[in-house]
Amino acid sequence: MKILNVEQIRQLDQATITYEPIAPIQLMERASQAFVDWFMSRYDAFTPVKVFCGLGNNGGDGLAIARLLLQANYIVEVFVVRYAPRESDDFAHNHRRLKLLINPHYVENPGDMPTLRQRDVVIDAILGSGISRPAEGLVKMVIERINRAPAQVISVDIASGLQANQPNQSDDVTIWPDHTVTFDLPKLALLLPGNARSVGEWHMVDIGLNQRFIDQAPTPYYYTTEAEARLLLRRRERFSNKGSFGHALLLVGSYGKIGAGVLAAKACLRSGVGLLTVQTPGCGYVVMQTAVPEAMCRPDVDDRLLTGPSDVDGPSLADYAAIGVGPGIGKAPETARFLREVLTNFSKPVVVDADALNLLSANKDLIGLLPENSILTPHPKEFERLTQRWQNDYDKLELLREFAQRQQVVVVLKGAHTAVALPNGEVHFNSTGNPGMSTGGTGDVLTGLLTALLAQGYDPVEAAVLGVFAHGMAGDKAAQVRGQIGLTASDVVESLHWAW
Ligand SMILES: NC(=O)C1=CN([C@@H]2O[C@H](COP(=O)(O)OP(=O)(O)OC[C@H]3O[C@@H](n4cnc5c(N)ncnc54)[C@H](OP(=O)(O)O)[C@@H]3O)[C@@H](O)[C@H]2O)[C@@H](O)CC1
Ligand SMILES: [K+]
Repeated sequence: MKILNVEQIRQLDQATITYEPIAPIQLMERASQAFVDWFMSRYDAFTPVKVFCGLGNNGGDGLAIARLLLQANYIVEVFVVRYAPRESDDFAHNHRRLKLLINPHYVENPGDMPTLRQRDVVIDAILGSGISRPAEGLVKMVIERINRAPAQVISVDIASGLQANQPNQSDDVTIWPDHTVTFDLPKLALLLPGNARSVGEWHMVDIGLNQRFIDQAPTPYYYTTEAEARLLLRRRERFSNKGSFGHALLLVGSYGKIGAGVLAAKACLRSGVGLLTVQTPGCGYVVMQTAVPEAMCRPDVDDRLLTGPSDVDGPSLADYAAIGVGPGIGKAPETARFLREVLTNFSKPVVVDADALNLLSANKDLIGLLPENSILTPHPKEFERLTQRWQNDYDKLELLREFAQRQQVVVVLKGAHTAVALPNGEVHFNSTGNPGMSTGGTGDVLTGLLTALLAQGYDPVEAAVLGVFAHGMAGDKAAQVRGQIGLTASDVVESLHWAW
């Protein structure tokens, strides 16, 4: 699904109005009804609802929402924040209609603010995607008062004060909602970690905007939906054998970190690989053979580190279908030498994670050896070591796109809404996963999983988008059983499920 910027959303609005055709006021009605349907599925009619409206179209939505809730017998009070003499036409229209039902309150100075209690639910329709400057004066005061109150807050379309696709200044005030209910398409701001407090949990409601316009609109930003991920998933042919799904090699572990290798190996096997060989330091041999009997194991001649040679024969490096390197390997110079050898002798895409990324950062010339379309899976700190510090999330996104394009690699920047940057400059944000997955080992699981997809012949771009989605989905499934707090990386492996 595409993520469009504010200007494109405005044009999309216009395209819908022109080509459907539909009157602007009816489009507002449709958006408000979609919000109300979402609201009524979660809150009953005994909920005291307080709707705060600005004077633009977001405020117009708020007035229409208030009317629709009143008609559904909800207890609703409306507060119009009169910060300017102007109001939009659709605001004025809905203002007139609402006044046939109730008299709104007008907030013109701090004394007009009501007391907000814990059981109140505030609907924030003060400012929407049309903001052109930071909230100040009366609007700022209202936002701060709402944020300080114990009431639940739900933002219409986007939290008031939050910019939809550009950075806010650190001292800008925005609503801190519990939920954001956004219309039709996700906005970039909703996906960025720095905005967590200004977004809350977000939800998308369909208001039927013009699909032809969306299809043609250029954008580097996408959001991976379940339907899209499903299209990438391949079925297994009936007449197939283990040779059809590739032989993968995982280079993992060091003394004290063999578990990372075990997790990667298990995830690789649970993700459809035909054959798996795991190379670990000598000390990992018995562990691996015991914990993962399905995998073959090549013990390194070094007992504690990965250095390359093994006294167990196996195919030469170049003959593996895919290689994944990094989980638990440490940063020893011997391991760096081995990594150099791997990158020099293997021409197919590799999956590079964890300490292998740190070795790339410490030996930047290794970056140039990465086979084209390799998949790098840094968390933000690892990505910063690979590149540089950034000022804000937008800056980080630009660095990410630039790195993926320049090096012609896929970069999976891990976090809430993991961002998958492609060699063509696109960024695909993931829609699955939960905070329970911020626990040791889940990254190792992703490495094994992605290596399995590459070994099966998936295109690296598709492997990354699909793999990140499936990994998050497994985390979500595990959280349903265990709850987020008790979730472990092993639970994620056991919850991997490739039929949806
Ligand atoms: N597109 C869609 O799909 C649909 C969109 N819909 C809805 O429309 C919303 C966008 O509406 P919008 O463009 O009227 O913007 P919105 O944010 O309500 O008001 C901005 C107004 O406030 C002003 N202003 C700006 N910054 C300010 C500040 N800091 N402090 C104070 N004032 C400030 C600015 O005027 P200015 O002073 O700049 O002339 C402008 O008049 C969108 O979020 C969604 O809810 C649905 O109804 C239908 C489908
Ligand atoms: K809002």
